[in-house]
Amino acid sequence: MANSKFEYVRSFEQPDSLLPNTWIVVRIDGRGFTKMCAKYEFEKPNDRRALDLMNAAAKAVVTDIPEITIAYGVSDEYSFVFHKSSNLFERRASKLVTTIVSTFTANYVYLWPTYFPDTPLSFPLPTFDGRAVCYPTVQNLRDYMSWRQADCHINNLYNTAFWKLIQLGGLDNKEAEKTLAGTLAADKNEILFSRFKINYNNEPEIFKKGSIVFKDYELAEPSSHDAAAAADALAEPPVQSKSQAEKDKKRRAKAKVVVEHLDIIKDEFWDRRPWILSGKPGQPGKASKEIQT
Ligand SMILES: Nc1nc2c(ncn2[C@@H]2O[C@H](COP(=O)(O)OP(=O)(O)OP(=O)(O)O)[C@@H](O)[C@H]2O)c(=O)[nH]1
Ligand SMILES: [Mg+2]
Ligand SMILES: [Mg+2]
Repeated sequence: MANSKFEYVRSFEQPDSLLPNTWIVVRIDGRGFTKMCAKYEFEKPNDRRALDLMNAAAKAVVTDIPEITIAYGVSDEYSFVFHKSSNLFERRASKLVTTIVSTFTANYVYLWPTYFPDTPLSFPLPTFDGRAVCYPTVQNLRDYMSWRQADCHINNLYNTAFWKLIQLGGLDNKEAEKTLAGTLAADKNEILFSRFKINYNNEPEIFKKGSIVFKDYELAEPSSHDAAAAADALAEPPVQSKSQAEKDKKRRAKAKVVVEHLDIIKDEFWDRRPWILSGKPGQPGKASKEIQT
């Protein structure tokens, strides 16, 4: 077909492919959720229904887009990680971000009545923004994930203490803020325990650790950091035979997508689930020690 005289406008489009061979993290975040949470009277500081809804929407995204290897959520945000070998949408940032944001938002709105049966949605509707960032090494990626989980812990300890001072201690916002000003984690633990007999360690894991969504294959034994495993993982992956690739694809399609509330800062989570970083489904017992690269 002959080009029309308008066709030249295509040349205005900018390429936005993300750097190859890097871990892509797409983080989405609720827009104006401080107001949204107030409007729908979310419980403070954590509304279990709201978190479960975020997790259900994230699970739908991970199920729908098999290239996502793991996702982590806290508060009104979720980070979705694409394996560094992923070539989805030729790694175009705008396609990746908008697909995640719209798939997540559509599921969030669709699933809302399941989690808030007595609170119909009305305007303004929940919306999310998104961004994509590339991390070149596994260490950078794990540091990113650790950063989000550490943030979850710091915020949750503060918010738990803050709201208990108000809800149980009868303080107003200013007084609670003043009480917590300059306190360290140990002080906040102590305030919770001495004033309200609350042991922070017994708070629900979902509040303390956030939520991790990933594909579950059989669990590997907590594994060796031995040199052989490390060298094995450091080596370039061998070119896969067609039948192996087919098998992997089938395994991936069959795997259960799960939501857990575990520590992702320590090695154990990663060592026990080597497929998350290796991208190869079902390699029980092989440690994913590519970490220093
Ligand atoms: N009450 C309540 N509030 C929540 C809950 N989860 C998230 N939020 C609120 O959501 C907000 C998330 O923070 P931000 O993403 O930084 O702020 P935002 O208002 O969404 O603003 P933008 O992201 O910049 O659009 C915080 O104010 C939280 O208090 C919850 O379970 N209960
Ligand atoms: Mg927000
Ligand atoms: Mg946020």
